[in-house]
Amino acid sequence: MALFSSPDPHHLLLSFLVLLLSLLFCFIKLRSSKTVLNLPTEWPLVGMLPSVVANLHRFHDYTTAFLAASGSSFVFRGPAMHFFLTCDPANVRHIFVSNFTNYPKGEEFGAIFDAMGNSFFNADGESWRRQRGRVQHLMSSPQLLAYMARCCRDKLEKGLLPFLARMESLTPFDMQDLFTRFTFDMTAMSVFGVDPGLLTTDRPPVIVPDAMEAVMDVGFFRNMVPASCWKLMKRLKIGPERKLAAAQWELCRFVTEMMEKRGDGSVHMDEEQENSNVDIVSSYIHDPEYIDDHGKPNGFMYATLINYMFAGRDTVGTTLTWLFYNLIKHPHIMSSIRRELAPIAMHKANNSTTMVTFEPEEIEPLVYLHAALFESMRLYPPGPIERKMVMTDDVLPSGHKVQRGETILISLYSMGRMEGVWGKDCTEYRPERWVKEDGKLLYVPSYKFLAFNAGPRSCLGKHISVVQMKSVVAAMVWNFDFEMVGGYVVEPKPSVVLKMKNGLWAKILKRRIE
Ligand code: HEM
Repeated sequence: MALFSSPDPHHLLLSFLVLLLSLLFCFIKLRSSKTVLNLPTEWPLVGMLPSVVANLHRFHDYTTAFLAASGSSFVFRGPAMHFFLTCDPANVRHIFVSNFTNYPKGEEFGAIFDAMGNSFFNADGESWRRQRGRVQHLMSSPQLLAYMARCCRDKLEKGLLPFLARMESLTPFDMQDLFTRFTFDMTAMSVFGVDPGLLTTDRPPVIVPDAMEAVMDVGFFRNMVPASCWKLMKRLKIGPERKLAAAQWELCRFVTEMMEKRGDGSVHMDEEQENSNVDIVSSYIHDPEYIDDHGKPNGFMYATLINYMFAGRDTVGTTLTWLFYNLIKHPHIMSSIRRELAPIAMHKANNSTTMVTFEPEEIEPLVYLHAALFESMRLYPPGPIERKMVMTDDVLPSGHKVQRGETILISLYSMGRMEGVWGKDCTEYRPERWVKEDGKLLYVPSYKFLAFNAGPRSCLGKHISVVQMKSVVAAMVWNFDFEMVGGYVVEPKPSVVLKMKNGLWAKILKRRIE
């Protein structure tokens, strides 16, 4: 039988070549299909929308995967939608810094976040410039800064630490909920001079923070669907639009309540506060642009105060939650922070019953704590996406052409996870990358570390919030041990603010410091 006869060398060589070519073909096919898998499929009529919708639950990781596969920039085409998506620092520098005036937020941005009115978050051009000048002046007032620091300290010492002490070794609790309450009270105190009292042991319902979250969730939804679609839903008052309308009503009710509490003398002001009129609202209350003919706050005032609440609350609360997630997952980093705190803590009353807290001037120079904070914000920026509009046709440093009226989405979340930007270990939480050989903090340009925004629109609360967050983390890490509770997934929610979908459940123990 020919089949079992001795093989002809020509046949053998031919078979070997066929096998080799087949393997090569499979390898190439697998490689190319892996790349294609990471990119959204484009369908007739509906474009790439189905792929995005199918991956909406893991939107930030999904966009990171296809940005990595496409060299940091990508054109998204959907039905009546066209976005340029990028996380390339050279593009970011061009858009946010060098050609800032060609990339405003645009009218559609204002429509998407209509709950914020025409105040600084939504404004462009001259209106934004004027408002920013005013906020900048306010945020550099030593009285206001001292007052904001006092609000943080009060909430930490009289609210957060006693709350944690009472929770000790009891059932697990959600740290995200805790930080929501803490930052909400603290921000409302800075803005209105009123403590809404959400951080108490009876834990009242978080109605207003939930309304703020709804604004951000629906803002994300509006970004992801054709404008005509959400505008129709808004007119019909259905779906997420119904939820948003209720949230907007709740926010206005909250501002009215806070203003009434200020006005009716039910706010307890200490002597210093009364003499200096320092909270944020005090600097607007007599300005004709912000009050109506009867001296009552007008719509612009409402919008401005709501903007301040968003600026201070969501950002700080979200940052603290992800930072604790990273610290609990990396106990050696928590220990390194304690080692940095030890020489300061040594000089303080330190026994098992008193809580140790740290002064801002003690905390500011701490490099490792700072590095741990920024490293967490690199991987989990509280605002994971930015949106800009193109004023006139332009060519970006990546070589992509953008046209007037086009929308650009910038993924901060993805930028923190690009090998080309942060190296092969880009997905690892490693504060050491921020510390130079001489022990000083590494300077990273804001177009590469965009968490506080870059260029003329950069965050005006960066310095104060960094000091506040460092003080809170120092006190919590020094006084307590934390343990994460298993059995659920920690992942970001698809929203404009990077909150955790299922919260951060942990147990807590008072640290025994010998
Ligand atoms: C973790 C803390 C914070 C982070 C990560 C952060 C981040 C940002 C970002 C990304 C923007 C740009 C938003 C945009 O234009 O789309 C911004 C703007 C701003 N932030 Fe912050 N922020 C933080 C805390 C604060 C605090 C505590 C305040 C003060 C109450 C504040 C005040 C502002 C203001 C007034 C702007 C508007 C700047 C402008 O449009 O010109 N921020 N911030």
